[in-house]
Amino acid sequence: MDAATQRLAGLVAVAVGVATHALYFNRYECHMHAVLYLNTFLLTCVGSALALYKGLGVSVGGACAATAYIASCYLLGAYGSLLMYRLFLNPLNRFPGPWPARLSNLYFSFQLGHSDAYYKLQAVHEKYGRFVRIGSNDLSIIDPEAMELTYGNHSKVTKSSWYDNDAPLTSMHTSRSKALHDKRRKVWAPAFSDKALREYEAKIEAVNDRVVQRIGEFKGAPVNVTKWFNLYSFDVMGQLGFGKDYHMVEKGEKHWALELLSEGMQPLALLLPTWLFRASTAVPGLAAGYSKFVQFCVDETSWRVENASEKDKEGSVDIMTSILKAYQGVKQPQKDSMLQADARLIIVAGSDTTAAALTYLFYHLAKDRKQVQKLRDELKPLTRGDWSDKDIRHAQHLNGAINEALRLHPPVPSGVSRLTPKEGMMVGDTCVPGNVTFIMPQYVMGRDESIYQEADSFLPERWYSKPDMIKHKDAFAPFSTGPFGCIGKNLALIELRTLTTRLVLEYDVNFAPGEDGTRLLFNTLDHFTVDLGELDLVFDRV
Ligand code: HEM
Repeated sequence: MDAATQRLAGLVAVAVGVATHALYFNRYECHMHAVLYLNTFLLTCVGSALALYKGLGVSVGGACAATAYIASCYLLGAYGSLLMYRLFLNPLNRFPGPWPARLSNLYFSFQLGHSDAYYKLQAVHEKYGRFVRIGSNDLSIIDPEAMELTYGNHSKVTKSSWYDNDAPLTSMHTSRSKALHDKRRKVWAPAFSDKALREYEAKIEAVNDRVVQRIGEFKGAPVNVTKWFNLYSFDVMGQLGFGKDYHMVEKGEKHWALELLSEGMQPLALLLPTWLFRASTAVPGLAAGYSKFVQFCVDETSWRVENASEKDKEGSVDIMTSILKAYQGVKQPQKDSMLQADARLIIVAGSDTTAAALTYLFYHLAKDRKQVQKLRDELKPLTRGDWSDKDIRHAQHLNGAINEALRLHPPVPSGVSRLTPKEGMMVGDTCVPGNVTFIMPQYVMGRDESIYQEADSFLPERWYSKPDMIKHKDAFAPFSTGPFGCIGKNLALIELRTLTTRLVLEYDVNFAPGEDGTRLLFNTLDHFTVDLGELDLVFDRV
């Protein structure tokens, strides 16, 4: 190939690069096909080199050099166009934030080596204000006015590409289609009706009994509550999800699947762009732990389906009982990928979250010793004789304490990822452009002085006798709200209220010698839900 032809080919390649970015990559969601694009690019390079060698008789070295030159020109065009757009044309450029975040989401991902996105988000909001640019097309927003617009029943906001991380494995939770989500939510709904919750209570009570007894066996020696509340919540979800008893509290040991769950969630801590997350988890071996956890969920689903008639005979009701009703007449429903994904959802959504709420609540009860006495004074008169959740449901200080734990330490601390409608949205007098990915980190909002008075203090009274201490009620949504909000909220609250009541009625709670909560506060990993740092408490029988 002569020099003039090569120059012309280079110019055409640059133009094609610019066009593919401007007309395709910059307009459409492309995160699902990263591996395909890479393969197509590589194959095109190999094809061109062969064509030059075989078709035009260019030497092997010459064909490779010419192909490398043209490929580089193409990449120069595509990435040049991308950089120009991100630096000068993107409408998000008027939002404050660290400037390298304009160029790539990887800037923020690189800050997350300690898996502490919620702390990093708090720092950028302190520096830049309510709207912060954290990626090329990403904002973090802590304005309470955005709550209804984002989560309300009539919201036009949708789920972002984050929910495609595992696609095509799609659960109710990761479904981005509102129609599919709503249809599936109807299938789930009976499993969380008042009637179903009443039936679950006996099972929760039995696991509460076990934990209270096991904690008593420590006889005042330090108890690693991070571990024990984790075992508790997993045992409860085994029973309520699949009617299966993992006996983790009895054995005092984590099931291997629980270890794999933490390992498998860890890649989410980096808030990688979806295309990169999908490409890296496609590399054989990199997601081995998570794949094993997924297989565990598939096996548990099969076990539950195969034991369905036995469970029905026992009259045992669990979450799967309701979901499987949608599969009547279907042969081998366990092979349905949505059922498998939903089985995983039961475990992931229901266990880590509740364990986190309990652990942080008991951290605050140990830190402020008046709290246990206040709870006991409130709860004793409500729990004479046989009692159940309905007797304590309206206990104001108890509910206030739970809300404070969820406000100060939301179990989904960095929020859920959403996409603005294509016409954009007005948050107060700020116009957020269309098709922008954003989060509203509950951790940061929970500690914002413009939303809560004395925001860093644990004050259950703000939820009943001191309402002025909450300036924007809407801002509190640890379970999220609206059509995609947590379906397990009432179930979680039953667990939190009943176990807390049992423990504070029977034990005084203090930090173990040498404990001050530092490990819990600073070693906790934020990977959408949280993997908690350890906390040792001492429970002395009253
Ligand atoms: C303190 C405990 C809990 C907290 C803080 C919590 C928080 C949340 C949040 C923030 C979401 C929204 C996720 C998103 O939009 O991406 C959610 C969804 C969900 N949660 Fe919970 N959760 C808790 C307990 C539970 C329990 C016990 C269950 C029972 C299985 C459960 C089941 C679910 C399910 C199935 C969804 C998906 C709902 C949907 O997509 O319609 N959660 N949860």
